[in-house]
Amino acid sequence: MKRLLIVWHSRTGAARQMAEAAARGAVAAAALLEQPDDLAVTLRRAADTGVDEVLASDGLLFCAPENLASLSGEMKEFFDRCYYGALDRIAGRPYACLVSAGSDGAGAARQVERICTGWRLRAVAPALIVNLGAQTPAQIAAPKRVAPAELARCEEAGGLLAGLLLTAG
Ligand SMILES: Cc1cc2nc3c(=O)[nH]c(=O)nc-3n(C[C@H](O)[C@H](O)[C@H](O)COP(=O)(O)O)c2cc1C
Repeated sequence: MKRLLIVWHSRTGAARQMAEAAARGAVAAAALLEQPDDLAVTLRRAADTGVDEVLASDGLLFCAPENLASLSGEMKEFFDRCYYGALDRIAGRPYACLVSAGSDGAGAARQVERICTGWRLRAVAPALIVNLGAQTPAQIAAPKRVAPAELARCEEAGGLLAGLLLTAG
């Protein structure tokens, strides 16, 4: 049994939809590979995720918004809480990163990449950034709806991770 842990934070819904899409994609990939029972996908909010779950995973997907040019606070707090407990214990595991953003997202993606480099995780693809076009205070505060085409890309990211886990032996 391979375990894919999807850690997410979302304030207005975009990253949550993206994380759920990634989970769907992972489950679909396992079905396509005719190994539906060989993959356990766990979707866990960052605030509820502990280092034990990180250690127990075979692959990881991180999904969160960019806030003030960096990772959202809740997601960063997850990394702060788990970083040293997992250091040197998860090297080589595959990961993917999804970022929801108003108009940029690069700062948050870079931050996740640096943290995962420290953990010596292996990126399965470049970070996927979904821009929602929110820039005014009202747009920022509004509930978000991620377009189907963007959700399909998130599903692909989850599917890629699942495929790698299930074919890695
Ligand atoms: C306090 C705050 C700061 C933000 N800063 C940025 C930013 O630096 N760059 C950016 O592209 N979007 C920024 N945004 C926009 C969010 O990333 C965007 O609304 C995203 O869709 C939120 O994701 P969520 O719906 O998963 O919470 C900011 C939003 C908030 C609330």
